[in-house]
This record gives sequence, structure tokens and C-alpha cells, in this order.
Amino acid sequence: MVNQKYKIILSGGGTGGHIYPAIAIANELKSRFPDARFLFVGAKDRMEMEKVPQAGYDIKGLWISGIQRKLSLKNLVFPFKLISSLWNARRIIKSFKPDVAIGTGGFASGPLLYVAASNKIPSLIQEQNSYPGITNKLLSKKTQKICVAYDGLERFFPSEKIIKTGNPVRQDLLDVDSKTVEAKEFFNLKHGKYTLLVLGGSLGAKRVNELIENKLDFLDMQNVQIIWQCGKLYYQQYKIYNNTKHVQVYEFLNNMDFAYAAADIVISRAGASSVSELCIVGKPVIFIPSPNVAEDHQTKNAMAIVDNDAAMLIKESDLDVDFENKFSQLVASPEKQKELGDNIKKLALVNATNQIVDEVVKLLNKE
Ligand SMILES: CC(=O)N[C@H]1[C@@H](OP(=O)(O)OP(=O)(O)OC[C@H]2O[C@@H](n3ccc(=O)[nH]c3=O)[C@H](O)[C@@H]2O)O[C@H](CO)[C@@H](O)[C@@H]1O
Repeated sequence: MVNQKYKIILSGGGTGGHIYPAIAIANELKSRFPDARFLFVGAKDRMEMEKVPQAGYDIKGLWISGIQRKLSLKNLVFPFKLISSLWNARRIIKSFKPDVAIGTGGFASGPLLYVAASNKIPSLIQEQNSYPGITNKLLSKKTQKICVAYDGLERFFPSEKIIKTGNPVRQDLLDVDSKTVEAKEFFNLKHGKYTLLVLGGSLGAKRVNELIENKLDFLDMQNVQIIWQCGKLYYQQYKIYNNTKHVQVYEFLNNMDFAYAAADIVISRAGASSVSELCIVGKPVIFIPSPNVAEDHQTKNAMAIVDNDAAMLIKESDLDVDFENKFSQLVASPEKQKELGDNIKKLALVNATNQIVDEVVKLLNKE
């Protein structure tokens, strides 16, 4: 089986939450089938066009974007983008001739998986969230298998296709505890201070950035040093704080394993992959879910953890009132930090990537 020269096409992107699961799946397939060939398909101008080649894979870009939820001029162009991307997806499929197609959500995976499934290529989609995106909802009728991370998705997908696996997480995040010393050196952190990692999701989070900027003096007084991922859009605004006495500002962290390893406490958005990763690394977390996503799904992602006494949550609307109190209580209590870290780790689904790849292999073997 190891010598199989399978051709595998993957598509997912728009944000990191759709890209990294696809990369984790590809890496596991590559380790099982070293002779396999891989091709990613993404959306032109989106972050996958940079992140996928960095991970060592080829990628082709389609001219596609999402439909705006509100009335917008951009929607007028959408039909043209859709026709162009379906046409190009067809060309890519015809020339690459994949044995299997894998979609992890986001705009580009729509046309690609649609064309693949219409051409009778076995296909699987992976849904990271408790509330699925439009692309996966549409694709679910055509694809053979749907790997999910939450219960209750029969409301949206054909139940006979659903397999609960959890979200794929990159291999290098599985054992961050062994990297703590190296990570603290990497970030040049001071001894005797708490290290706070601030994560705004793959694109950065405006309200979280505003909070951190307002609380820099407070955090300094709490003896906290900060690794602050503010997002590409906001970097120009916040880089003035970089390398001030207790702050490092990053537009994007390319070494998440080191960032998690160095952190004593994490403040994070509750995107699905971030939540899955935080379970695996087992650190005390304060979630600040984005209220601006479909069906408030980040709050649902976070509540699945909070309901198990495994993390704290502060709503954006409560930050002004609650943040200082809740944060200082957590910093002052190593017991609480340990309890949250231990509890969140119990919720980790560490075998997700393997299970998803097992399902892909069944498709390759035509079951
Ligand atoms: C605003 C928005 O629409 N957010 C959605 C998006 O979030 P987003 O793209 O932020 O996705 P996630 O939180 O799921 O994952 C972020 C990924 O980016 C990585 N990372 C992040 C920052 C960084 O500096 N370096 C880095 O490598 C993380 O390790 C993680 O693997 O997709 C998720 C998965 O469908 C959804 O749950 C989120 O609601």
C-alpha cells in the first residue's frame, strides 16, 4: 500500500481555520503514501496562496470569494466569479485527474469539490464548526463522507455520511510541553514573569486588539509579558508597541508550537481550530468569541469547553466591566490555572487527523 502513487486534491481556505486542517490531512497522507502527489486549490489573493507553499505543497488559485451577507456591489460580480472558478476547477480536475478530493471549507472548496463530485471522484469534506459554513452545507449532498467535530450536525448534513472525528491539528502542536525552554528563548522572554499569549484568530481581532492596547499598563502591573498576535490588517496600527518593555507584537505567528509552549495563559478568539489546538496544548484560556460570525458559532465552540469547567469566557460586550477582575483572579491563582489546563486537555481529540485519513483511505480503496 505504501507505494501507491495516489493523486490527491485538497481545497480549503480564505482563513487559517480552513487551511491548516487541509495541511494536517495532507501531511498525514504524505507520511502514509510517500509517493502520492498533492495539489491544493485555493482562492486567489487569500492567505492559502502563501501558507500552503510554505508548508511544501503546490497550490492553484481560483477567482472566487464568498457572497456578502448584506446587500453589496461585490455580489454583482459573484456570478462571474462562480462561472470562472467552476470552469477553472474543471480544467484542474481534468488535467490532475485526482483519485480523491478533500474539502475543508471556505470559498474555493465549493467549485472544486462540486466539480470533483460531479465527475464521480470520491470526495470527503471536513467541517470544523458546530454550525457549518454555506460551502459545506451545499457540498454535503454531493460528497460521500463528512467528517465533523461536534455532535448535532444531522440538522445540516445527511446523517448517514457523518463521521465524528474532531478537527485535524498540525503534528508539531501535539507535544508542546517538551518545547517550553526552547520557546522561551525563541521569544527572548524574561524569567519571573507570566507570559500571556493573545490570539485574534488567523486574521486578527479588532476588539481584542483594542482591549490589549487599553490594558497594557494593567498587564504590566500584573507582572505579565505579552506575545500579541494582532493580525495583518492591524499590524501597522499596533507595531509601535513592539519590543516595548513587556510586549512583542506579531501580525502572524509562524511558530504556533513555540507560541503555545511559551504561554502561561492564553486569551483567544474561539475559531474551531484554535479551540481544538488549545485543548491539545492544555493551557488556561480566556475565550473572547467573535460575535460577528454565522449563528454566533464561536460562542458555541467556546461554550463546549466552558461548560466542562475547562476555560473562562468573557463576552465582548462585558470586557470593559469584567476583564480586569477575571484576569487578575486567574493570574493570582496557580491552582485555577492548573485546573483549567488539566480540564481542557481532557477534551482534546488527538486522533482526528488519523481518523479522517483512515476515511480517505477507504475512499481510495473504493471501500
Ligand atoms: C472571523 C471568522 O470567520 N472566523 C472563523 C475562521 O477563523 P480562523 O481562521 O481564525 O480559524 P481558527 O481559529 O479555526 O484557526 C486559526 C488557525 O490559524 C493558526 N494561526 C493563527 C494565528 C497565527 O498567528 N498563526 C497561526 O498559525 C492557528 O494555529 C489555527 O490553526 O474559521 C474558523 C474555522 O472554520 C471558524 O470557527 C471561525 O469562526
